Amino acid sequence: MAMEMGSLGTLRCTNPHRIQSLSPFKSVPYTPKSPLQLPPRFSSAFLGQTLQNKSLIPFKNVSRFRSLSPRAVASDVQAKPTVLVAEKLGEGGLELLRSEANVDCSYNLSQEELCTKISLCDALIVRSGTKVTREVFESSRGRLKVVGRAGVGIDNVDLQAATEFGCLVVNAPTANTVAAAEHGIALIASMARNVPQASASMKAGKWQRNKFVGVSLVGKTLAVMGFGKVGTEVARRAKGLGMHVIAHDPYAPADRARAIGVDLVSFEEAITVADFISLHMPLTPSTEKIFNDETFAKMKKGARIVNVARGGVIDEDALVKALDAGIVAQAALDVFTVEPPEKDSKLVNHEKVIVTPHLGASTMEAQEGVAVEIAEAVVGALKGELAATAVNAPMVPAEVLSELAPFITLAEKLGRLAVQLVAGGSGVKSVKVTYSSARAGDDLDTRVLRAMITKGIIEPISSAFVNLVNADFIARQRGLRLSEERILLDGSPQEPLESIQVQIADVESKFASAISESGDIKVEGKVKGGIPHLSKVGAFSVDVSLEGSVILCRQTDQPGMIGTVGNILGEENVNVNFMSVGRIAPRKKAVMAIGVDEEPSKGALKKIGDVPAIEEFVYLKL
Ligand SMILES: NC(=O)C1=CN([C@@H]2O[C@H](COP(=O)(O)OP(=O)(O)OC[C@H]3O[C@@H](n4cnc5c(N)ncnc54)[C@H](O)[C@@H]3O)[C@@H](O)[C@H]2O)C=CC1
Ligand SMILES: O=C(O)C(=O)COP(=O)(O)O
Repeated sequence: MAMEMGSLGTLRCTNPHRIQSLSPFKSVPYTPKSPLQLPPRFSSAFLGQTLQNKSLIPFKNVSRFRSLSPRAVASDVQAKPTVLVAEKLGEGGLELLRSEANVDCSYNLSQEELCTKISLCDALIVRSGTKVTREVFESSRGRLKVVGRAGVGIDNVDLQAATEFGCLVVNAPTANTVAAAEHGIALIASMARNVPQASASMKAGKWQRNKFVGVSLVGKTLAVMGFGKVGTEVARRAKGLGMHVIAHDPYAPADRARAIGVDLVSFEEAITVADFISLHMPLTPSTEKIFNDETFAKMKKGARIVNVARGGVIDEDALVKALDAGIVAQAALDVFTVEPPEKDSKLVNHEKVIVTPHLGASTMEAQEGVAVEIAEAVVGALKGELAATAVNAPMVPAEVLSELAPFITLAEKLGRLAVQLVAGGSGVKSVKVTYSSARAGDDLDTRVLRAMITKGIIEPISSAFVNLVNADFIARQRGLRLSEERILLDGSPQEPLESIQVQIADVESKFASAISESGDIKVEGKVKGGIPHLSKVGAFSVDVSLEGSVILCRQTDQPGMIGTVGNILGEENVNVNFMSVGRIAPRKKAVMAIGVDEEPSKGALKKIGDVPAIEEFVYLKL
């Protein structure tokens, strides 16, 4: 067990055998939780302030709606963010948006029009009909901070581009589940009984009772492909209709399926035994055209297919062939690879196919639901909260965030301090962060801390803005390797962390005393009484609260130094909020850390530098 006595008398016990390395860009599975309200300090420091710094309009309550036309942007309107609603949204959602933002409802925009408008918008709300491409993010020139998808599927949003541009993407994943499931059931039943064809025939003046004899559902096997929210609801309803339901989903827990009397089976088994196959998986690179010539060939002859998920999971040409060959008896499709499909689409016009124009989510109830769900998420995100439905940012439960709040501030400030200690031209490539904590490894989520340290390091030396969404991406892009290490302390874990240490390797420092024994720039901080403190610079232990800015001076320890520097600052009316001296031994080398509320003038800083006993000093803005 290593024991270290700081010169300010703090005793730290570290056990090197319990040090764990954390991978620098560890990805943690996303589990939707309750809506995340960032603690006030965090929200302004992290999202809100970032938005303001980078010319995003701060949030105020102005009730009057103004359109997005530049002439209409008066000063009160500028105080509110602007939300572009690009597809029809339920009234409840619009009302909520209008109470907090300037709302521009512009439907059916061409891609060019969208790209032009987007540079005036802080948020964009879409459904499935708008392609939010890389070009859209590029055209927003950094202003677009949130894309809200009023529904589930986000395959129409370029998530990679959103992340690169630091734009949060949120969706409304629950409010249309039942609507989609009901539509799936409606399609199964109407396909089996030829309802659309019979209706069209009758409206054409015919009475063809023999032509439209259908098949029964009771006792038939339904394979639900994708046992998520919609798939589960379809399964429940199908069981109520007397169908035997099986499901395939590589990621679904078997006990959830068993609980409603559904067996999870392999893909092969599902498609070979089912009479009806209902698709409910997302469109991803691994599900694209998963139903193709090969899979159709394996299906039970006369199988019937329903697709309320995404057109792209079916190879549409292969489906036409399978219908013509009689392998697939009928198909009921709500979604298509290209929407709307070509007018002369063989698939749409096939006599064995019934179609609806992507109506799965289109009930009054679902549209009101998704509108409110997405408006709440977008408004919250613009205020600096993290929506529980963010799809491209790590989610951290509210209670964890609240506990970490002062450490989040500390993390950013340590990053800012450390990078300002680097001598010009050194280039920052390798950063090591060490968290000392008595909490077990899986009880400390460091993703937000890592993002804030990255923000603190990168923002002072670049024009990039960094937030929780893009921190890892920007770090990688700039060639900054950030590794994390945990030191497990003995004792009871009251606080989530004892200290955070930031080390920058392979650089020169403009304040030589910041270089530690290992040759790296090293700063360490703690939280005391809820306030972040700097506790170590290089090999020197100090204690200064990180509330304003900091002056670090190295001197030979001697009486009167605090008074001399204090007087210079006092003459300038610069308020000193904290002062501490860390020294190797009495009358030997010492580092004095001075926390100041105001920025000292260049003259005052020169006077400090001219004090004969001061060997080097640096002024660090936080
Ligand atoms: N037609 C419409 O208007 C609507 C369509 N949808 C679409 O329905 C689909 C399902 O939506 P939700 O149930 O809300 O999503 P969900 O995320 O709750 O469920 C999707 C399920 O698919 C599973 N899955 C992933 N890859 C798979 C694979 N290769 N094979 C089998 N299963 C796989 C996942 O594990 C997950 O359980 C999505 O594509 C969504 O966009 C949803 C609502 C309305
Ligand atoms: O939520 C989904 O995934 C849907 O497909 C619904 O799409 P829509 O909002 O109706 O354009």
